[in-house]
Amino acid sequence: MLEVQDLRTKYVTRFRENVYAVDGVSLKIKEGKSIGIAGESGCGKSTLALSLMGYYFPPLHYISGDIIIDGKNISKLKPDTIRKRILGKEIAYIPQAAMNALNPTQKIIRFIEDVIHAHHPDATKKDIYDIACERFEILGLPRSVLEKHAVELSGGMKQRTVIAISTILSPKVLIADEPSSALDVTSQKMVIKMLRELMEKEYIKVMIFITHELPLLYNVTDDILVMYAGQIVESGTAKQMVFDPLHPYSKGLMGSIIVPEEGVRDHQLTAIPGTPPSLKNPPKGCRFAPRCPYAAPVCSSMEVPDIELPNGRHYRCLMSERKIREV
Ligand SMILES: Nc1ncnc2c1ncn2[C@@H]1O[C@H](COP(=O)(O)OP(=O)(O)OP(=O)(O)O)[C@@H](O)[C@H]1O
Repeated sequence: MLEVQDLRTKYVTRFRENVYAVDGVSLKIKEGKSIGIAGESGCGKSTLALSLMGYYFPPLHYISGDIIIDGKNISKLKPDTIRKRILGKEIAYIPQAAMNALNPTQKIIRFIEDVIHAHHPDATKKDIYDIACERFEILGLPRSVLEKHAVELSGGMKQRTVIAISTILSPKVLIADEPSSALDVTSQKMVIKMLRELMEKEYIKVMIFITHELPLLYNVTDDILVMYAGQIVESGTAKQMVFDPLHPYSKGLMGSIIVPEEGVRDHQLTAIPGTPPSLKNPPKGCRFAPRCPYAAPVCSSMEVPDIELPNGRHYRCLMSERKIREV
């Protein structure tokens, strides 16, 4: 359903410096599957999300690679074509803090009219209202919300409303960037339940959930990718990634977070020492080497290949799977 091959994108700063925020990302997501993308702040998660839409405007620039949605390569389409034909319909993006971006003076139904009219200019207000009522009810949102303004809604309700608006056209791919992080625990659960329902009811076919908390993904997505310094360093099923991370960075990411759920991790380890490298001039070899407790001199000089294990897991480390398990 969604296939990304060797995608590279960069920011060009006002000082004309290049920031290589997505540097050779490949991934494949089958219909009906959800993946989580985890990694520390600044590793490129949001840039990957933006890049996946194929909608580039300065300072973000496309360098190379392919984004294929349902057999259609969108990576080289013109921005106008992307805006008119792809966004909202093929792929929808809920950015960080999206709920705060709703114009407070506009009724919720007006946002839905805008989204539907962008793709179906002839739809009548009555048609749109009926579609919105049906969708809101199925997703457990009161239809009265449609006549309200954003300021009248609680944080959790606003975020669920944003998700309902963004998916009203049933996009094939939904990217949700930290959709629950600003919310209280109860609202977080409701947001996650709603995202699951969108998948179960097949309003969306593929979901990408971005968060800096790797363990949060365990209960949310089928697979997890871990990003570090613009690259994917490991991917596997949620269970593999949470209970048996291989890459030293994924291990650190798991260990640096307290997980309240029984059996996942019941103790807190220290945060990963050091900081990620600058993406203006990424280091040669393994980008994690300067922070890796197991790094050898070769790690900083040799390009690290992506290794695929027979069970479908991928990791990017010069240590063998056996060696990793021993250290
Ligand atoms: N507009 C911009 N211009 C230049 N560099 C940028 C811009 N936006 C982000 N960057 C840089 O790109 C890199 C990736 O940033 P990005 O926001 O994608 O990371 P992230 O993993 O999503 O972080 P967070 O979890 O904090 O949102 C960082 O080095 C960041 O400083």
